[in-house]
Amino acid sequence: MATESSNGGNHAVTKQPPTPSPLRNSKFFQSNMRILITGGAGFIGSHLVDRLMENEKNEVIVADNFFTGSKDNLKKWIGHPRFELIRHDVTEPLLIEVDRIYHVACPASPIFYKYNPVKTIKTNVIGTLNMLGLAKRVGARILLTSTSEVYGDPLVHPQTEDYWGNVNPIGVRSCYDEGKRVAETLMFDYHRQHGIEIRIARIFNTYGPRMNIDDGRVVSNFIAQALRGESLTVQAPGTQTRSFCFVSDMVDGLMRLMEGDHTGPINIGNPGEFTMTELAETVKELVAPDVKILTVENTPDDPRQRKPA
Ligand SMILES: O=c1ccn([C@@H]2O[C@H](COP(=O)(O)OP(=O)(O)O[C@H]3OC[C@@H](O)[C@H](O)[C@H]3O)[C@@H](O)[C@H]2O)c(=O)[nH]1
Repeated sequence: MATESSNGGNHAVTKQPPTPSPLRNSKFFQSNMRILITGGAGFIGSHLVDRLMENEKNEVIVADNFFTGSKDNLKKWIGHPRFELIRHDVTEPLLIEVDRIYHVACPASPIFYKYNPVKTIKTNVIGTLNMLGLAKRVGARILLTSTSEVYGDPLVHPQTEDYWGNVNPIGVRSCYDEGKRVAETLMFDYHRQHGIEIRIARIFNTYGPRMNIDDGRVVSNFIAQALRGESLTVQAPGTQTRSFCFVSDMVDGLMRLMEGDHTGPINIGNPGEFTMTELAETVKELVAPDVKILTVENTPDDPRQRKPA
């Protein structure tokens, strides 16, 4: 994790954050922290729910449209008195009294975010506007899970938070990387103009339990292929690099960012950097030494290197 970035550090706040609704202090109201997690039925979101539910002072509300998330990920909490699950798409407004918003909702695997690109950009732009509107109305602190993809195909390596990126505005990944860039812009404009308390995390590649087996991302793909005895498909050239963060470390980082004083943007990821060929060799060795490693065609604009500074 890096220190205060020059991107976010030199802003002027024009207004104090609005005070929470008086209902928050009424005798009918419980004293718990109310936390909304958009996308809380997804991979990272559901692990965040698990951690937040460990604290008996927290009430957790999940809003999810179940496009890539699943109720299965939350089944141990359904019916719990401190837990609520709402089928809700963040592109529609949501008005509820909360103190914290973890705005995690968005398909994150390239195959899923490219599946309906117009919907992906609506989720990032309209979804973030709706959540900022809610944060403004109820005085909640809001954390956006942005992405290392805001650096595009980075010309600076490793990536520091003050690097502005090298992003194709009209490519097939743009619905996601440009969508998240606009989402970050909206966060800072609401912060400067309305005094909303914001936090921005730039998430690097994350893996762990509850990734869908058909998620399409490289770690789950290679492991699923090895378990089935199929060849591991390394997309050309295979020298492209990524850093992989285990999901529990990611969740730790998100919670520390939310409760700390740093607005971000802040990179959250692991410093270890691997080529995709190295990753395939490691999975082959650990899971199925007899499988082949195949080089297959890549998709456009695949970043050639990525690692948090
Ligand atoms: O079967 C595969 C899948 C992927 N790959 C390669 O593995 C690398 C990683 O690809 P992934 O699809 O796992 O993930 P990407 O790095 O493209 O995007 C990821 O980045 C950061 C997050 O914020 C995004 O949400 C996430 O999807 C790419 O270079 C890709 O070409 C393979 O070699 N074989």
